[in-house]
Amino acid sequence: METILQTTNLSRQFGKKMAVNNVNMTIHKGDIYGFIGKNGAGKTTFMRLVLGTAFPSKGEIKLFDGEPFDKARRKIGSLIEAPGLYKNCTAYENLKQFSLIYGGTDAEIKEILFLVGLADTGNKKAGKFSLGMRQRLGIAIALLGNPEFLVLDEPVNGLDPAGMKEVRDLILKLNHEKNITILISSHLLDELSKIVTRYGIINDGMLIEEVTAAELNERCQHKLIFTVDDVQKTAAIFAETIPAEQIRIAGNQVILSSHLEEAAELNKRLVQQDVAVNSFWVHAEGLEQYFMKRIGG
Ligand SMILES: Nc1ncnc2c1ncn2[C@@H]1O[C@H](COP(=O)(O)OP(=O)(O)OP(=O)(O)O)[C@@H](O)[C@H]1O
Repeated sequence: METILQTTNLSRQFGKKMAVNNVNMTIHKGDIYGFIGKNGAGKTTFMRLVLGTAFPSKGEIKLFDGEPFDKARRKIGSLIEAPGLYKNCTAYENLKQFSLIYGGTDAEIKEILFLVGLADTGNKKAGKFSLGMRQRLGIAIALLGNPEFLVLDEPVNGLDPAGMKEVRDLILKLNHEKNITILISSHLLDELSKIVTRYGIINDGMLIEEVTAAELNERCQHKLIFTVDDVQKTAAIFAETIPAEQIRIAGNQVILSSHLEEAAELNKRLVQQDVAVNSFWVHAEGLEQYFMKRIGG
């Protein structure tokens, strides 16, 4: 599998502060990589290192399976914080201006405008755009030069639900239709979870976990918890109909990771066999909860 980005012990220090601390991150072609962390965790600094607008104190960055940096960086588009737009210019005029720096023919500009859903904004000036439209114009600028890898820093920050959906749909389209690999940072985990294929969780400069969306969903699965007087007997009763790997004992609780819909029936069986059930309930750990637990928040 082609590796788009691989960092080894990537670090950036400001005074005594390790803003990015020995980060080993791997992004494969086709990933929508969600970079999650609280404010100040080091996301922007990390992205700047990757883009070459900040320099590492230590460590290595490998792009596109080790292509030389000058060539590799031309294949990256980015939107870091709010896009610097020409407020008195239309979407087309903005792209025309930025194409002088990043390249892009007139035909390409028109295609990009269509792609980001700004083709019919006509004479409307960017200063009059909604925040969502401005973000999409920012992404449009990042798309000049046909990048294979997009780095987006908090692109949905401050957007209303409709604006978030517009940006989300655009990101999915770029990934699915244009095969663009995406690194996207956010502190809005629930929002990210709608599009992300892999996550990297950063806390205090350190990448504390890389996990696929499927693994994370598995970990955040709902559980059925019974608090009983005899956990061994309860587990044995459950084992008659439930695979052993889905039954776990923790203290005075027996925890099931499946058969949640049979809660009442299972309770009845326990009571019939003289187990005292103090309580049973379904516990659902949300992505936000998982994230907060991992970063000790
Ligand atoms: N140029 C700088 N000089 C000194 N400290 C800096 C500089 N840039 C970032 N930092 C510090 O490094 C840490 C990481 O900041 P960074 O902006 O990368 O975090 P972040 O996760 O992107 O947060 P946010 O979501 O608030 O942008 C913070 O403590 C920040 O104060």
